[in-house]
Amino acid sequence: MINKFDAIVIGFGKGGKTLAGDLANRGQKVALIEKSSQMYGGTCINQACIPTKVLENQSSMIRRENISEFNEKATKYEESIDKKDGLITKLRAANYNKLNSNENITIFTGQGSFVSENTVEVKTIDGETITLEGEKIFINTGAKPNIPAIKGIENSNIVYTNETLMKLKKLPKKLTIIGAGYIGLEFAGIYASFGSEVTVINTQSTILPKEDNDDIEEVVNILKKRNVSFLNDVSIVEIKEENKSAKLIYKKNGEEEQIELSSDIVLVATGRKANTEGLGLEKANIELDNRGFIKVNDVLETTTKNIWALGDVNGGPQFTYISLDDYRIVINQLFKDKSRKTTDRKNVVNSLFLDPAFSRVGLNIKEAKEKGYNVLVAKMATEAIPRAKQIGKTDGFIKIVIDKDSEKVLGATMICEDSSEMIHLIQLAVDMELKYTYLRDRIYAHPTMTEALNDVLSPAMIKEV
Ligand SMILES: Cc1cc2nc3c(=O)[nH]c(=O)nc-3n(C[C@H](O)[C@H](O)[C@H](O)COP(=O)(O)OP(=O)(O)OC[C@H]3O[C@@H](n4cnc5c(N)ncnc54)[C@H](O)[C@@H]3O)c2cc1C
Ligand SMILES: NC(=O)c1ccc[n+]([C@@H]2O[C@H](COP(=O)([O-])OP(=O)(O)OC[C@H]3O[C@@H](n4cnc5c(N)ncnc54)[C@H](O)[C@@H]3O)[C@@H](O)[C@H]2O)c1
Repeated sequence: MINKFDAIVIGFGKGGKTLAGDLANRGQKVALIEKSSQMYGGTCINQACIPTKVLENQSSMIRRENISEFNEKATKYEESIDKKDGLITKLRAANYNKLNSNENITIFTGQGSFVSENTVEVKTIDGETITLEGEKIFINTGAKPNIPAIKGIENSNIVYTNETLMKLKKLPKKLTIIGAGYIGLEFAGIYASFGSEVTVINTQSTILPKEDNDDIEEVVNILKKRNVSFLNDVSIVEIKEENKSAKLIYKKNGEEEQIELSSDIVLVATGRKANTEGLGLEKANIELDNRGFIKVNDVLETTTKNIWALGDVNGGPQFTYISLDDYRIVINQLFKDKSRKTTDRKNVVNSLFLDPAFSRVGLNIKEAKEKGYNVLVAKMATEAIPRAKQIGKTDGFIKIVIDKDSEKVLGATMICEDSSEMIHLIQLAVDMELKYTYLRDRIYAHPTMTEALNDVLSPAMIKEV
């Protein structure tokens, strides 16, 4: 029997679940397919944003306790993993129940794959095969860790990804992290704060190569204070398991000498690739781009009519809020004025959740100069902010980039407590093309981190660069 639906959503990610709920509330019959009962709610809830931020918060509290015994830290780590698991179990159930209670939604738990341009087969976890027909099909299958071709990396007991590491209840004494991007740096901060000795292996000459030098230095300093070591400009030769621990063999700066680094385990954090395996895209004539992501146009249509791709799988920026915005674009195109496109996204905020977070919006100094602006920079150390002193979190700085000629705010970097919240105020200013004096002259509550905008934007703090 073929089950007919107005819409089929493959993948229970941010964009897909929000779209499924919205379509159902508009009276459409929706099939939502999720391959794992452990993944209702998607990657963000189960394996990514939420669990890492629970651990970031826990580890920061534990670091401040200045515990000297490793065993005590290891116990606290194990408790934190339990706490994280408790929360995501609740969120997963809440996500499932919310959509399952909608009479217009049927959730199928199993692997979805295309049979044709309008038909999808689900191999359920109970071993059944169910065939679904949909007028419209939305792919929201996310991404998975990209494992580089390094000798010894596959099928190893000592090599972990973000997914498997957060299941490990035993705190590693020594952790080697390959990759110095978002995952590598966030995990370095988390595990160093819990008490692991962390080394970040970076094949590039610096971490965060697109950022200004002072931003990079500050992030490195914050992590170095937690005894994180950085090995930049290395090429990895091999990973070996010896006596149940890891040995990473690398070369420095193209030199011939091979150096060995020992640790308990290795985390691989080298980007994420599209989750398209087993989707049968070829049966629906859906093409991939040259990076292996599903090819979409600026309104997220794939190369096949009536099939869309949302979230990480379409090769856009890999953030939960981008997947949510993909949902907005699809709804706008289907039911509203068709004005929304991926190309109209303005100044998207990013926050790297260290303690404190490193948050960015708009242009940094490097980018503003490359675009030909005469650049003014307003910069102030976090330790000068009363709120920061009061809570004892004084690392970092606030830096606002201004166009000298128009006095408009071009962007900001904030490395301080609450920066992941404050950055949205700057986002608004950049989006609205406000002059910096507008932010400077507002009345802000005291004592808050935001009130620093009164001071950082005062004449004494602004310099031409
Ligand atoms: C460690 C880590 C930390 C992160 N932290 C942040 C953060 O703090 N903030 C942020 O904004 N972003 C963060 N991200 C990125 C964010 O998690 C992703 O961008 C986001 O989850 C992508 O969501 P999505 O909508 O593309 O789909 P996903 O949430 O990835 O959902 C895809 C779903 O599809 C299912 N699926 C796959 N194939 C099939 C199939 N064939 N049939 C049925 N189901 C299938 C999967 O099981 C999964 O549940 C982080 C990522 C990682 C890895
Ligand atoms: N706070 C957040 O919003 C947050 C947190 C974590 C992850 N994320 C998202 O998840 C995505 C994936 O994170 P990520 O850290 O895996 O990717 P990334 O692209 O941020 O960083 C990848 C790192 O791996 C290195 N690398 C790539 N290929 C390599 C190879 N073959 N050998 C050695 N090193 C290699 C790169 O030089 C880089 O340092 C991020 O881009 C981001 O969009 C977001």
